[in-house]
Amino acid sequence: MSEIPAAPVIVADEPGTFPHGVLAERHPAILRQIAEALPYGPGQRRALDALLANCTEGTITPLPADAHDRDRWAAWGMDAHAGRSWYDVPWLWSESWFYRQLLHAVGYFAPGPWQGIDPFRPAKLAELDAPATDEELAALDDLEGRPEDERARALLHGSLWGNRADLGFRLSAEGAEETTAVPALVADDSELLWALLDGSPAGTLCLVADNAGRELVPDLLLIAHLLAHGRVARAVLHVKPHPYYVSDATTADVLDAVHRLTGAKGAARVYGQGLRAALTDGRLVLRAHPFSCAPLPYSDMPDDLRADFAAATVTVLKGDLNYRRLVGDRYWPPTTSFAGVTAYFPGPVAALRTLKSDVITGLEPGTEAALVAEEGQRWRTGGTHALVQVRT
Ligand SMILES: O=P(O)(O)OC[C@H]1O[C@](O)(CO)[C@@H](O)[C@@H]1O
Repeated sequence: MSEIPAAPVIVADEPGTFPHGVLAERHPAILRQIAEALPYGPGQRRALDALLANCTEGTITPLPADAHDRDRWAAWGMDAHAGRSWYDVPWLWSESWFYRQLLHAVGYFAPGPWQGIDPFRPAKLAELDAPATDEELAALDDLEGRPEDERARALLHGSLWGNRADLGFRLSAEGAEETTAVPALVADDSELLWALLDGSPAGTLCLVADNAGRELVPDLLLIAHLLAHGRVARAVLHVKPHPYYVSDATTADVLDAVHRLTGAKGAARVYGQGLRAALTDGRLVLRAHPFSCAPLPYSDMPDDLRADFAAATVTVLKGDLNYRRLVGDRYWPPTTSFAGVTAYFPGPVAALRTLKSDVITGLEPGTEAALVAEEGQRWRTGGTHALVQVRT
């Protein structure tokens, strides 16, 4: 049992707070965006309008008895939250509920022509096809010829900062400015991570992906490099079983990203070919566990997922949402021990995250003071700072 006193769970009930803004402004913006992006029919549009009213002014209404995942959601707290405002249940829970309801509205789960059609796919593909992605891939050619560890570090950096590129975040973070007075990395345990990934012996890397497109591409490049240089023998890439948090990566997004790489020129193409080969021969394995879309912290993970992580040399969790789920979506004092709050995790664990929500642990007292002096509380949510935290 952890000896750290529990901190308050984040709830979005206070106007003016970041979580409240996500429910009151970002979710409606996402609904408008997908209604514009795809030619949904009248029934789907009515369902999206009903969701807009329900998520801003209504209450949690349990899934119908015949919903394929009703039992799962019941186990995840749905019946306990029934009848309550979206603003009064844990924020982590109401955000996940939003994506479950959105997919229902567009017919994602129902047998029929729209089954399995990702409402966020147009935005994901636009990002993958953007000139900025070409520039990032071309930069790989400049890395060729550099020492292996220098390349590895550059790819880790790309994977870390790729987390800024999530499409939901960009809906409300335009114009976020970098500051120079405090370091961009608020915690950096990357040497501990490299010690775990030194290839002696070469074990298994679990990487819990976050966003598709310009985050997933550098994640895949990092995996390809670690496999190609014997730093790991095998990689397990956890993706989402269905579209989630706008741009979260699914299996289809992995295939699109690998296709993008194999269709590129120069070094990018070689990375793509390596990834294809690794998928084909089983050195790179995909998982799409239902718990990856659960509205709960990882401390509640089921036994099969626990066993997967326990077998890894290290599990790397990407992104802000995974961080919230790893440490618990709570208002922790920022100097709370990261090792303490992740003590339950069944093996070495690393978080690679840009800061896009209030949750933070593991800061040195001086770091927190410098951040607050420079920016007030803006550093927590602006996406301009990042961290690499490791518990061995
Ligand atoms: O893509 P990421 O890094 O997981 O970030 C998703 C983020 O979106 C938000 O939930 C807001 O919708 C963040 O606070 C959050 O954690």
